[in-house]
Amino acid sequence: CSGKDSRCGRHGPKIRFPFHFKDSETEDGCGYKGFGLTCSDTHKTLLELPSHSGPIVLQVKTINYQDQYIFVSDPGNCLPGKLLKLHQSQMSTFQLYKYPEDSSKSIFLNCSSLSCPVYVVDSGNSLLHSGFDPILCTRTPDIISSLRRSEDEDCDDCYGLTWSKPNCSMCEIQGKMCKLKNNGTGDEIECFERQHKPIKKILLYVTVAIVGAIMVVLILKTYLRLYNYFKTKGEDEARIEKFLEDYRALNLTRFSFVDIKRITNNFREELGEGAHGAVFKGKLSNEILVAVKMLKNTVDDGKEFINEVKAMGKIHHINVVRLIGFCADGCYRALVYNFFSNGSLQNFITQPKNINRFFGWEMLQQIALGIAKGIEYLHTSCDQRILHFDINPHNVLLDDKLVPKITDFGLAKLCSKTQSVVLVTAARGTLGYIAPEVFSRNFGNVSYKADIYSYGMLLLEMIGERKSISELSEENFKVLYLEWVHEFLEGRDMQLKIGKVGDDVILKKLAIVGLWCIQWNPINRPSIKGVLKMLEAQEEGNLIVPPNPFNSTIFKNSEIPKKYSILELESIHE
Ligand SMILES: Nc1ncnc2c1ncn2[C@@H]1O[C@H](COP(=O)(O)OP(=O)(O)OP(=O)(O)O)[C@@H](O)[C@H]1O
Repeated sequence: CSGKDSRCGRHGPKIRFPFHFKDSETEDGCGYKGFGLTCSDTHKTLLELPSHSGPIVLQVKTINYQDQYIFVSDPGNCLPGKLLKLHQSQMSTFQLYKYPEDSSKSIFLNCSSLSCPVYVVDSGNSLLHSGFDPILCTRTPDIISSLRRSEDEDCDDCYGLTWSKPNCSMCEIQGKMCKLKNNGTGDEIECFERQHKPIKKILLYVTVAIVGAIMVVLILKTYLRLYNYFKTKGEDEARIEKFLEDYRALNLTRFSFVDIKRITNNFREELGEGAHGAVFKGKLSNEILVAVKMLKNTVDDGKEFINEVKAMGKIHHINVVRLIGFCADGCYRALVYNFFSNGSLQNFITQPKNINRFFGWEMLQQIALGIAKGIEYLHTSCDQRILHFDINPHNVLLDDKLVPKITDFGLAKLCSKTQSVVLVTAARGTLGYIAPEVFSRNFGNVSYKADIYSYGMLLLEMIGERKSISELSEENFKVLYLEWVHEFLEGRDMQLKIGKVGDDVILKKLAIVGLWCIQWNPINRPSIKGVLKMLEAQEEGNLIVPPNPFNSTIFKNSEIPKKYSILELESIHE
């Protein structure tokens, strides 16, 4: 009744209502008449059942409370005899447990040669082969269905007994305990909640508390993350809106995302993908083709977007890509430029071996001049100095007349024209084109000279790729690159494809300017005006070849040639 299960031994079956220990009282409703058990000295669970020829003692091996049967064995090793007695006297609350629809007959044989009856399943003529002599054995009346035998390995010779009263199946199915009804007529039973052991209860409470705490922490974390996400998203959008408000005068067209989808014909033609997003070809009208750069909305909290609009919104120069408009619609951000059919300068510098897109040194010089003019405009002609910080052949587009256009202002910085030193928190640019001081302040302060360095690398790359030395591997090419430029300028290497008269002059000029631009010390690099002056010079003979920047002894001893003293940095302070 306490709800606790008891047992005779550690491996004995659990004992609860309607079973009970025989010596304990049954009046309190904790047990049922006829279900009394005793424990033997060897911890066996014993059940004593009445019969005409005296009590039958059986050992209870298993009890199934839900289906109301037990499996029993005989401690005296004559279970068939006891089952037969039980069957014949029919005094007990327990009946033999039979297979309900088993048509095979089972019989007990009393054989004069055996002290214990034998229980056999009679299926046809199997009796003949079972080894019992019918003359010495007599059959007891048939038991139509076979007796149910335990399938448990430990209970090999156990047979089943069932009971129908009291019926506690429903309580057991519901996980409840069963007992006699308090004020009932005597046979009625009722279900009641099982009492959990205190330790189990404590464990349950602790588990519930831990799971609850983990859930609360997880919910809080998710909430905070979502809150921060939407807060920053909201702040980003607000910042962009505020920025666009301030820059309303830029006269740029604002497109909705639906417009952008229409313009790009649902992003049908992708021109390429850069670090900040993919670029798609689009059409504003039949005449105006555009390139639409969809910015990844995860990057930079919208800084890339603001940067480009801020830097490009006011720019109108033949050598700088024109920003036509933008889209800032929810989390979508896009920039809309004029489309240039020839793509980037990189396509012309590195080209497949079988396709010759070389358009001659004269044109290459024009392109170099155009890029320099674009940089000059950025550095000197706007209200604020615009430092591009990512000049490289990928970021120079060519229109149908091969006029170069500087593009990609995502890393650009605006600063006052009187400011020479720029605060740069992290290295920015494209590897190979980044000025040494942008990597390490040991090389000097970061200034507009960083763009000059990138421009110098672009120039050298332009002429370097035209070199016809096919046997150099790519790695060797990079290492021997500058050495080769110097050798070429000293007249020791003439392997360049020089077509027309005057080509060598252009080539040398480009090489000398390139070398000046990539001086490690920013002070030794020319300003963009100096670059233009050199490029526009008719003769390359007046230009002095700078010291090899990778030769440290030369570098240390080198002095800035007087001729380029105008190239010194104007001293500008933040
Ligand atoms: N206005 C344009 N007209 C034609 N093609 C363009 C235009 N703008 C960009 N493209 C092409 O789209 C591609 C991606 O350009 P994008 O400027 O995003 O990347 P990138 O310069 O190659 O790399 P990153 O942004 O990392 O510097 C490039 O191949 C470029 O040539």
